[in-house]
Amino acid sequence: MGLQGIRVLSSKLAAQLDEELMSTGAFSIDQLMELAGLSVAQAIYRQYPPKQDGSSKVLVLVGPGNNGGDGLVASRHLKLWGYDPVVYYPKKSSRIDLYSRLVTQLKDMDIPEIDSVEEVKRLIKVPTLFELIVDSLFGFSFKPPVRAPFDDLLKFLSENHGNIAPVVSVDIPSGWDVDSGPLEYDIKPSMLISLTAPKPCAAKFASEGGAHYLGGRFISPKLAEKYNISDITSLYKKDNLVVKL
Ligand SMILES: NC(=O)C1=CN([C@@H]2O[C@H](COP(=O)(O)OP(=O)(O)OC[C@H]3O[C@@H](n4cnc5c(N)ncnc54)[C@H](O)[C@@H]3O)[C@@H](O)[C@H]2O)[C@H](O)CC1
Ligand SMILES: [K+]
Repeated sequence: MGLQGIRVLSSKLAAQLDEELMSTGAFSIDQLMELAGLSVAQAIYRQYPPKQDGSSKVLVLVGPGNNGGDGLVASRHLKLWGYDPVVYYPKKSSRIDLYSRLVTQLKDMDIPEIDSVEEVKRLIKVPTLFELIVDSLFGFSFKPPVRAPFDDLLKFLSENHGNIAPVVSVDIPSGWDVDSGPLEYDIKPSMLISLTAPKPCAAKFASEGGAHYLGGRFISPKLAEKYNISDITSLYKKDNLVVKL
């Protein structure tokens, strides 16, 4: 399997490209995050369509940075498309304005929040309660080792793999090194949605045969050329919001 020749973006270049999109590219973070989160929801809809009776419960694990923001945006779209999302967001970001608006939007849609990691773990263990677990804990700025309160949760997910709902990772399987792959905790996601371009660790995921999608497709051909990922912009034309790799 592998990535079939698709170019990847290292953690360093991914952060640089993100900065460039918002400076010379003139995008706002809200715009990028909305497109990223929308594509995450779209990929989930393709891979795991909701039951028609609205009973598809999805647990969304939200981290402290923009990867978490993608999860908040995706939750809103999933709810509109017939899922029943529940959010765990233990460390609210200091980027108060954007994140407090996203949280208000979720409250307005009656999307509940779970308060404690103990409750999250108890609910994850209830057989067939959740259909999916969305991992939007860490993205390309993760620097190991994992710190509290996320260490406990990632350890739990790793140890219970196989007995819990499938995990869908946003951009990076949380706990993995962005460039080299699994470290102390391996949450073994069933699905990965790479944003903008796959990061080097995605090759390890793809080699194990999970469902791999590319979303968050917002870079111009010029920028793609500059970052040596022009093959990605030709992939954009294969499908609209997300493409299965
Ligand atoms: N251009 C794009 O592709 C876009 C992608 N988006 C998403 O944003 C993330 C990257 O977001 P960023 O805020 O830079 O970082 P993270 O979410 O990865 O996490 C930073 C956050 O986590 C804390 N942290 C880091 N390491 C640890 C650790 N070992 N233990 C505990 N906490 C840790 C850190 O302090 C920060 O608070 C990208 O992957 C995409 O998902 C954008 O939405 C749109 C543009
Ligand atoms: K993640």
